[in-house]
Amino acid sequence: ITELEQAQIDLFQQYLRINTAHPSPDYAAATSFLSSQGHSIGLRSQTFFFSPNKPLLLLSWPGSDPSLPSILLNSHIDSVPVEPSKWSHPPFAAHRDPHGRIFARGSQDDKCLAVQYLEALRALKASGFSPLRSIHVSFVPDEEIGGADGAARFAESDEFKELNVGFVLDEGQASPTDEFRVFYADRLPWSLIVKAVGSPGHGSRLYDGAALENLMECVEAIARFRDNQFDLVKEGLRASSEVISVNTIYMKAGIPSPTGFVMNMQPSEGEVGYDVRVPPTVDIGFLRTRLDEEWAPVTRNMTYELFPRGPKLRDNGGRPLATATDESNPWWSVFEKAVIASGGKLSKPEILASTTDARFMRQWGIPALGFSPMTNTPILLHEHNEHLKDTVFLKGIKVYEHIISALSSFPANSS
Ligand SMILES: CSCC[C@H](NC=O)C(=O)O
Ligand SMILES: [Zn+2]
Ligand SMILES: [Zn+2]
Repeated sequence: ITELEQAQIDLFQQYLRINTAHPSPDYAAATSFLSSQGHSIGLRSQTFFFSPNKPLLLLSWPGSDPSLPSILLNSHIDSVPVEPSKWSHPPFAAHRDPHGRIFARGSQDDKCLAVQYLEALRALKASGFSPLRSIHVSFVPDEEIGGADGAARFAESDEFKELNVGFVLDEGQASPTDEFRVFYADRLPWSLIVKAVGSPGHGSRLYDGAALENLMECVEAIARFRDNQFDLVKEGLRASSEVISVNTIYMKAGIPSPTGFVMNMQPSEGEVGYDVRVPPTVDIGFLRTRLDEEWAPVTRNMTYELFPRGPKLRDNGGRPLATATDESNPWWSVFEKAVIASGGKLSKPEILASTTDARFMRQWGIPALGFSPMTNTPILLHEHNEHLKDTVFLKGIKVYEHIISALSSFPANSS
């Protein structure tokens, strides 16, 4: 390991030691750390407060032709919460074990990207590289909680329009194989809440139309639908992000008592909440019909709410928010060639099973790809013991050097 590589790992560990997990991410410490790195590289630095106490840091390297559409490299600063007692190493210590695995919340999702972008830019500067197009790096708050006060605000701001962004790179996911994964769209997150009411009754009585009897019928029907979707994945007919997922998030029912629940009382109401993810090509109307007619019919005293989660996106005239991954998108070829030139392989472009900030840029028609350069790495985002191997992290910097230099050198007239 070279001195430079050691310094890059140190920097990664420093960033990981800043606790940016919800519910109280330390955005001030994170942005001050990142902007001082930007300063040491010689990047221009701006901090926007689209929402109080939620800084959005933008670092920029002006291109030699600033009239051309620019490149934006995005990562989010925040992380999901941790249950520290369930980790084998403290989640904000960034412990590096003898195998080189660095354990920390955010190591894969997605604080690796921030440091890899910066180190790639530092290396390009050092090599005397000069970009044709301007390169912007954004570090945004609140991705994990929907981005309303982060990337959503940024993407609709005048400051963003002035950047004249032509292409965006945002987070993707780790790959367990030796091929990098790349994402061209997200599934959209919806919430489904089903409620049932019915007559209360003695716990010993068999009668029709109890609230939870109706609710359980619905729960079972949804479970069968979930199984059918999951079977398509298990049989290899679809990718997991190409089906609708419906996962139970909470169940609420029963008459509370000081010792638990009143056990001889069949309750008069109950409720179940689901996280629903829908591929960009699927019409949600299809789910409404199933709910109205089979799963939660009013004739069984059931009601439901099915609503999109997160900030409202622009209506794209029914077009899915997808970035083309063929010759119709010149940026795609530049990206693909750069990955190959770095010695990497790309697997078939995928839809992201979850969602991320790239959708806020795609809604303006800006091509955006999700990419986190981690091969031969278990997918650990949002899990206990999230970690990333030092060698994988370092390789990512090299990959970005290729990608960033290719994208920012991409000549005019093609885009
Ligand atoms: C409603 S937007 C929530 C965004 C979140 N992103 C990462 O996990 C997700 O649940 O996909
Ligand atoms: Zn993320
Ligand atoms: Zn996440």
